[in-house]
Amino acid sequence: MDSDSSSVPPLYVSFQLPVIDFSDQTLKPGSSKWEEVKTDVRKALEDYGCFEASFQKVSTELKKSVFQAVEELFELPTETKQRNVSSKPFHGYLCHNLYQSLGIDDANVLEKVNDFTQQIWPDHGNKKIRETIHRFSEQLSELDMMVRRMIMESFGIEKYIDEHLNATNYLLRMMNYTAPPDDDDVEETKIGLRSHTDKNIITILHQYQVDGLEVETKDKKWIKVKPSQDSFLVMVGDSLCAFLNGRLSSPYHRVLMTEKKTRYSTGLFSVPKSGFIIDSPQELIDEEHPRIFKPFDYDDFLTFFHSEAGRKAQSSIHAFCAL
Ligand SMILES: O=C(O)CCC(=O)C(=O)O
Ligand SMILES: [Fe+2]
Repeated sequence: MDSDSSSVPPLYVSFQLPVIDFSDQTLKPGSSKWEEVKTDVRKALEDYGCFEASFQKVSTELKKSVFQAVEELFELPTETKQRNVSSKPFHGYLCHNLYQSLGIDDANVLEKVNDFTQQIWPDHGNKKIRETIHRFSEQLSELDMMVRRMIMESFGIEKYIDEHLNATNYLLRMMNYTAPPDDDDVEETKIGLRSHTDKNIITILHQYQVDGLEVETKDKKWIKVKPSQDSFLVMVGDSLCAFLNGRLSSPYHRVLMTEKKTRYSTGLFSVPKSGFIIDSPQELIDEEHPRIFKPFDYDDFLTFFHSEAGRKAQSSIHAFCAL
């Protein structure tokens, strides 16, 4: 990690997050490759709460088609995008300052993606975009499942894996960030998305061509994430942190629009199903690691997060359910 020798502490460090390859054909639970990758995942998440994943299963062509679809969607009139509504708060179309996003609940389920494309294009439903988004979400959800399986195995809590994998949905968010005003060099006007931690289990981000994502390290330095075109950023969310009794932390991250170009990104979020109680297993609680969080329902956590008290809290997961 580089450090600046001048008296003013550097705002950024020049650094590359760990890159972990998930493309090996022999990467199956129990194989030696699996054990090797699992060790790297655990280490990277302990150090940074995130890592870069190379995952060839999602082909370059598919990623290209996804971003063509994303571009096409954001070119639609605002009234059309506003038809993207969800029964869950903040899961539909959102728009503030430079940021806009569209959301699809259960994006790995074809009928659900169909509901979305029907909302947007009621007369034809756009088969091509529906299939592209569905295939992408379905393939990427495999990466989420592998990572979660590895994390739980590495903490010796494999008996909860199936229950956990069955208790989550996949939300796909497609994001568009408008280029900041030309003549302005004030950082505030370049903020695409303010510093936050994700509330869900695991997030898998992909930025297409235009950078901007930044992650904060434990010693409060910002890293500019510059993944290759082929890789994804895998990140711990607050719900996973709480489930693991704080053994892994969810990193703060933000989007800063330093390039004068429209930025597109996608995020696949594993989200606990309504009614599923997130509760740290006994195996992770002992004298050295007393219980930190009360068991909670994710929907209640989200409601709190969107309340005034939740928005004001330095860490909403701690404010909501720390003991
Ligand atoms: O656009 C990005 O790269 C980041 C998006 C993000 O952090 C979020 O949606 O929670
Ligand atoms: Fe985020």
